[in-house]
Amino acid sequence: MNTLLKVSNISKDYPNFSLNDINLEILEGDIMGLIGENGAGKTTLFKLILNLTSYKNGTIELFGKNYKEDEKFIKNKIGIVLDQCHFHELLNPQEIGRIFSNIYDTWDKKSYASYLERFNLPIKTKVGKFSKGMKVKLSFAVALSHKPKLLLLDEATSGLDPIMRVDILDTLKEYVIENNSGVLIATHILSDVERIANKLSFLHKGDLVFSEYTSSITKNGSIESLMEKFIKGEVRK
Ligand SMILES: Nc1ncnc2c1ncn2[C@@H]1O[C@H](COP(=O)(O)OP(=O)(O)OP(=O)(O)O)[C@@H](O)[C@H]1O
Repeated sequence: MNTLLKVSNISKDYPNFSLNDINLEILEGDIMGLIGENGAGKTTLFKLILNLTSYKNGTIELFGKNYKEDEKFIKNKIGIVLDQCHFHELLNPQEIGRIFSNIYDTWDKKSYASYLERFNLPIKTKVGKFSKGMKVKLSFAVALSHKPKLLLLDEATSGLDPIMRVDILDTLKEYVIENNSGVLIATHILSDVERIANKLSFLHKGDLVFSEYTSSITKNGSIESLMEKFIKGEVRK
């Protein structure tokens, strides 16, 4: 199994917050849940992985390369879904598909059409008329249709009803199996992690208190109870 993402000893300082010595690894086939309280540093970690902010020390490698070596190669292989929809409100899914087919060499027109159908998204309705859930589904349809090797999802399913969430999570799981890809999903919804993740990373006040296979965590109780123990200081990393 190839390594898709390797974060080694990364630290980042903001004036009132530090991310300290982060190490994590995502292999082909891995779905890693990233959990942590508000302000724990999840989005900061995503920004580092996406090369959107600088860091103090350490290294970040995606698909065996770093951004200095080949940023275009890396970005082509990443799919991103954030908690907000960034498509122009006046565009419809058909027009958005056309735009992305010009951006990504790997754009798969058939996959895009089938995701739009699966998610019941009308191809000629402007995004401005979509509900929040429809916008999230469209973001997933776009992110998956350029066949990324690694998907980065920051609070992407928050605000969705349970049925829509399950539909999207199951789509993701299928995608990972079919494409031998990987996912990093930051979320506050533990049941999402339990449903699809095989690895779990827990950030607490800028420290990565654990990053392990869920099977080794759930052996000793639920994820929630383990988090509580870390927060109370009953368990140390
Ligand atoms: N550009 C910035 N300048 C200064 N401080 C920042 C900046 N961006 C984030 N921070 C700080 O870094 C800390 C971590 O923020 P971050 O957004 O990474 O947390 P998070 O885990 O994603 O939180 P949430 O679950 O609420 O989205 C916060 O204290 C925040 O104020």
